[in-house]
Amino acid sequence: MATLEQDTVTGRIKSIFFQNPTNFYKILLVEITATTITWPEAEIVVTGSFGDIKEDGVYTFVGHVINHPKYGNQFQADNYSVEKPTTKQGLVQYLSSDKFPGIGEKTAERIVDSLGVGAIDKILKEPKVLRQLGLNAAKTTTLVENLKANLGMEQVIIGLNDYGFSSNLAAKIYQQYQTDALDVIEENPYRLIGDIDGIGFKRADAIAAKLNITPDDPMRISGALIDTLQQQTDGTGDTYCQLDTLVKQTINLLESARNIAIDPNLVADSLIQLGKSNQVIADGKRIFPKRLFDAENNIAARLKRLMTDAEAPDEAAIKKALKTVEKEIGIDYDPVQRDAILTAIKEPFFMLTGGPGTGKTTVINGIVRVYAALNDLSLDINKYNDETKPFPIMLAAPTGRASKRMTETTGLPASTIHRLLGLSVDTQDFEPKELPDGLLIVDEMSMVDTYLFRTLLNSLHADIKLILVGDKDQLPSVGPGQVFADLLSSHVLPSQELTHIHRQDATSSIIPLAHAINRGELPADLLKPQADRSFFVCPPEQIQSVVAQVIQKAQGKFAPLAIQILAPMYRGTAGIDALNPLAQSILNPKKSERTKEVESGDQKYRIGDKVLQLVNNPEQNVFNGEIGVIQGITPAKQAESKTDELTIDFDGNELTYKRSDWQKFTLAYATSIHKAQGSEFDLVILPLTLQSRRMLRRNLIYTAITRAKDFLILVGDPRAFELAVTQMADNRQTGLVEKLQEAFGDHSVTPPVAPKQTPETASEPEVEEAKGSYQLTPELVQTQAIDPMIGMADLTPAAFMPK
Ligand SMILES: Nc1ncnc2c1ncn2[C@@H]1O[C@H](COP(=O)(O)OP(=O)(O)OP(=O)(O)O)[C@@H](O)[C@H]1O
Repeated sequence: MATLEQDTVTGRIKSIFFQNPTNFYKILLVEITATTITWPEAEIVVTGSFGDIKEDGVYTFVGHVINHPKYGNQFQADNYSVEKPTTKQGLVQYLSSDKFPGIGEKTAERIVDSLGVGAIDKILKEPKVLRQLGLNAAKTTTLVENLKANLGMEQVIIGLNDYGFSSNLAAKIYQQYQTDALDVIEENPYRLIGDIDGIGFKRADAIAAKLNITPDDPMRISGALIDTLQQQTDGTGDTYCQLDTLVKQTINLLESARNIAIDPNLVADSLIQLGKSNQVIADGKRIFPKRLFDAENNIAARLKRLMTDAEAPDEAAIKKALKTVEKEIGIDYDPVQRDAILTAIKEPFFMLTGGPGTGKTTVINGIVRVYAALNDLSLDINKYNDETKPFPIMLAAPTGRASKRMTETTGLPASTIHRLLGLSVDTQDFEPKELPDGLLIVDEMSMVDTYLFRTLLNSLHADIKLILVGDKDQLPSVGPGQVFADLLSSHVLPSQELTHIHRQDATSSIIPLAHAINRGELPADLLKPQADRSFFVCPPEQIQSVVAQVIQKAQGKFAPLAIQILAPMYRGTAGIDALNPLAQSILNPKKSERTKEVESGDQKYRIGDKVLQLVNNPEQNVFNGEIGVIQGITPAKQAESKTDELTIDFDGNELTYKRSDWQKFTLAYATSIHKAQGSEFDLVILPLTLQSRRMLRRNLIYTAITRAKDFLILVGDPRAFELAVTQMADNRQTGLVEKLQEAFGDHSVTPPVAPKQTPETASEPEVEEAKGSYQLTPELVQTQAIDPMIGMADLTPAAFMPK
């Protein structure tokens, strides 16, 4: 925002050093013609958010001199203007120039005589002023359009700068409304809430206050309703909001933003209007954002259609093929698994859920082989190629890592869902390509949100066979909904749950622990060191020291990427923000003064650092939650973009990030459990304290523990683990189950009744011991808490040896 004491620099643009293609940020070299600052040189570097700056153009910049740590003094502009002619003669010359075809000197004179030297601003602000001059419609249009083209963008950017929007937001606003941006904002600033990602009610309301929009204006009230609904659904993952919560929160927002009482009736009236204009959907006392309501409806309708068009293959043929497959791969499927394969082949749609080691991958392999046998397809990937003859069975997962794991476990090509659908942006309003018919298997389904699933279903061929696989007890998707859990609990679609643990590894105690936690139990041996897991009890202030010691011992025995700290919170002594630099200082220290290092916010990056991608970027095939390694650091001086650059390798996919994009990743030695979904690590270190008690839920630690492939180190307060297993996850409020049940009506299928399975027979002795007998005594916590090395002494060297 412009402040009172600001300096100006007027000058000619000698060169544009840098322009960010995604926003308006630019770095310019300006030859000074006039300025209020004391500047020893003829040229100055000016930075800021500018529209269509032209080399050789003359501009005036308003701002102040700042001292850049690297580049010294430069001028940071908050505002700028194109030097427009300021004399009558100059203006007449300008308007009659060939920039404005059809406007001759006479007309130009008439305009300037009547509107004065501020004519351009007046015309741009209110084109109607030309009417009083008797200009015909054609001339008026040419003049206004050309002025807009030449100066309109600048006007908009200046206007947006005046409202205090950053370069990124200004770019988004301009992209949305083009030269109408300021008109839209002046007419109804609350439109920004729904239209522009990153603008909420408070921001829009501050603008509205400047524009003298009253606190009880209906635009203001509906703006607050939309914002509250969006915040509620985004924040909770729910797909609707209860009426009374919505009204209460909206009133809070309206009252706190301007410190004034609001009549609840006004909010109710506004809500009715929003319903009438179809911006929100009211279903009884549940209020849905329209987009989510439509997405859920769409999912139910598509699944219904998928289920109706089916023609079941002959059961005897399936059974015969399955027998052959069992022989081929040397597996005796258990009755539930066999049933799963049969139903999956018979039905056009099928869901498979189960905890770790229950045989989901083994069943997928069976389905693929039986399907291939019945359809006479070869599974030899060498017989296919990507372009002309793609592999006939499609395997996909929501993240790059999960799809890579799918390839590893099945030996078949798999891709991300985005890649499969050709999605190059995120999925809320996107038209995907249509997939061919055949078999599509989607793994890690618990991570798929309402929008992505809707998009996936809309791109399916009518004759496709769709199989969804996942673990319903894991954390739900980051985006709205709990699609997989809802599809399963609707009981209108064929599905099978696997509960019997097949992983026959006598030394593995992680899987039984995961299953026990999922049942809400902690095993009696929780604190006793096992060959593949240990628990180091310590108070919060010693977490860092214990984690550091574990990492030191593990270092060199595991690949750097294979050691992963997972934590529920960012802040606090056991939080991600503290553990990341700690792990970095051990695993990738600054070896000498010459070690290349760059800073960004609170973090330092060096070559070899493990980083985590924070946003989806389907265009470059890298997704939220993926882990990469910094391969190169290019200082601004050597970089083409003239800003510092980092090159990151995401599993063979090398991407370069300019400094302005560095907020898209972060250090990844420690990550949140949510971000680790879909990935597995050889060694997982899981520190928990009661500091994060508000976050602790059963599905959170279940998800964390199931990320550990070979070794699991639990650190901290056992009471935090105890609390976590007893706290069930908050069920998300969604409308999908109901919509599915409505769509399927009487035709609902009862889920196939599973032959009775005895859970966990494979590791019976451990499981028996594990059940419910865990007791935590206060003495245990206290005595162990004194020494962070407790437990370490018992650790067998084998615990840190990769298999
Ligand atoms: N019917 C069976 N008979 C013998 N072994 C089996 C059977 N089913 C699965 N297994 C074995 O159990 C182990 C775990 O199976 P699988 O990897 O398919 O489970 P999963 O559910 O995919 O596990 P995760 O979710 O942990 O990846 C594998 O070694 C597999 O070969």
